[in-house]
Amino acid sequence: MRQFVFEDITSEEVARRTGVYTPLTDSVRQLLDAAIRTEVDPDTIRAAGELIDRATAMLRSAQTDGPHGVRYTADGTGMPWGNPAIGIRNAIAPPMVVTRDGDRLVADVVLGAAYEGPPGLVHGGICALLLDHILGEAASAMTGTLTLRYQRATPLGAVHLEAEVVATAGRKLTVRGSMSDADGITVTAEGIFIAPRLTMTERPDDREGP
Ligand SMILES: CCCCCCCCCCCC(=O)SCCNC(=O)CCNC(=O)[C@H](O)C(C)(C)COP(=O)(O)OP(=O)(O)OC[C@H]1O[C@@H](n2cnc3c(N)ncnc32)[C@H](O)[C@@H]1OP(=O)(O)O
Repeated sequence: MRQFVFEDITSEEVARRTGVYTPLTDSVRQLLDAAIRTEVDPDTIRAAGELIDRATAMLRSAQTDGPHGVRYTADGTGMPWGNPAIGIRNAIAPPMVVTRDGDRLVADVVLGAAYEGPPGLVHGGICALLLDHILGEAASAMTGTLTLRYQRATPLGAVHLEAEVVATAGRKLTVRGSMSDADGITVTAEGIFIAPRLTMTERPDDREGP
């Protein structure tokens, strides 16, 4: 298993990099939405595609060999920036911003056209992704089993997620959670999460951020 990577940078440097990458990811997210919803003519689509290819080449002129990885600083700040649920460098992520409310983790997120499954409704796999993530984060552990009950369809738009550890037995944690819209719960989730034996490593190379 690829290990968590320690990166020896200050909180100011984390904030600086966040300020650099977040607007780029927001732009890519807008691009995803525009690509789904545009009704411009084919010539305009071709011209836009060429511009996007040029931007992609600019970004690829210096990049990591593999994924971003999950990096941590000395004060425990996590940088899971490629994560598809919460990653600030991943335009696939809504992004979900998870906060603590007592014993529960909670998140509010708006799911637009990029998350559509049935017409006007959230794709069931997206519900699973977001619930897997928030339950996993509540446990700080790897998903062993995850059971979802889709009680009713989730309309695209604003959704609320919650997760809470309800039992612990050694490295096994039972976590429950839900997704809801303004009218109440749409999906409930229960999972067994296994806390792995992980060690942090020194940063394996000298890659610098921008
Ligand atoms: C990381 C920080 C993230 C922190 C940040 C959080 C980000 C959240 C991310 C979302 C979560 C994910 O998507 S995680 C990615 C998706 N999940 C995975 O890829 C997991 C793949 N599976 C594995 O890596 C492994 O099978 C593990 C880690 C689940 C278990 O392996 P292990 O650590 O060797 O455990 P093992 O000794 O076999 O078993 C320990 C105990 O757990 C039980 N057990 C083992 N597997 C399972 C299982 N699938 N379902 C139920 N129970 C199980 C055993 O019966 C045993 O119980 P007993 O005999 O002791 O009673």
